Amino acid sequence: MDEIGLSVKNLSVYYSDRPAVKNVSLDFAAKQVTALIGPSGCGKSTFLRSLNRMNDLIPTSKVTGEIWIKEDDINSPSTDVVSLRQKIGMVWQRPNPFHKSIYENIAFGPRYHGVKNKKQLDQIVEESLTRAALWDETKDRLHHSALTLSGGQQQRLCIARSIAVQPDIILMDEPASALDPVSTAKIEELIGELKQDYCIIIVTHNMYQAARVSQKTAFFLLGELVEYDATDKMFTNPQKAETSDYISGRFG
Ligand SMILES: Nc1ncnc2c1ncn2[C@@H]1O[C@H](COP(=O)(O)OP(=O)(O)OP(=O)(O)O)[C@@H](O)[C@H]1O
Repeated sequence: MDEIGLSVKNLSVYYSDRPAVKNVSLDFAAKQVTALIGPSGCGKSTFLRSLNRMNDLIPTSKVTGEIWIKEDDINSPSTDVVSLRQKIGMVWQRPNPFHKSIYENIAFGPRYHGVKNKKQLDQIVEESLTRAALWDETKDRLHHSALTLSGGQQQRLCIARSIAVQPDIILMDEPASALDPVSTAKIEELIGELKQDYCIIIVTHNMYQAARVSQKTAFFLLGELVEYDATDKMFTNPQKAETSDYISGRFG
């Protein structure tokens, strides 16, 4: 059995008592990429957001069940949400850099978490940008606004920003859907590199992308987890008719 990065038990999420995620249990492997797929409205983003308590920000939403990261239950009232989001980073569909310099986008998180030493911050900035395959493109313009970067570069900056605080897990909600094919290929390549160190959970509408980047795939339908398996098995020999229909493009 692979090492577990995150364990979800009987998770349900409601909006004003209407269930959007229904009693989902699954273990995410550490150092692997898991793709969450399914038709629009099946609850993928809701499920993903609940993994680092982003759903707390939606007043009508209610979450039940357990999400374990090592010995900690994320949904426990005693969980410190700020340090939780340090352990579980998030990359959104549209790049959302801070309106600050490239350097400050990366340094912000570590500084917030207590790193004050300039040399140490410089090192974190360089390492994070290098890991996100962005150092060469930015090393001569670190103090320029992050908004001067292209969309694809901004998305890699957002990935670098999440890496800078040393997370265990990175959640990605369709991270390449707003990008051109070249930038998408760079993001996919980067995901392939990052999985050596992180548990990555990615929502994608793109079946080819799921097949290219992930080792495991979870298929959701109407808020339920229909099938969860190794990606190559899921795409060549799915066990459920609904999965087969979705993957072959018969609906969704
Ligand atoms: N903030 C919200 N308030 C109320 N209902 C919501 C909210 N966000 C999502 N929903 C509902 O929850 C269900 C699941 O939505 P969710 O966005 O999680 O699905 P999804 O599979 O990610 O869809 P998509 O692929 O289109 O992004 C849908 O019926 C949606 O209308």
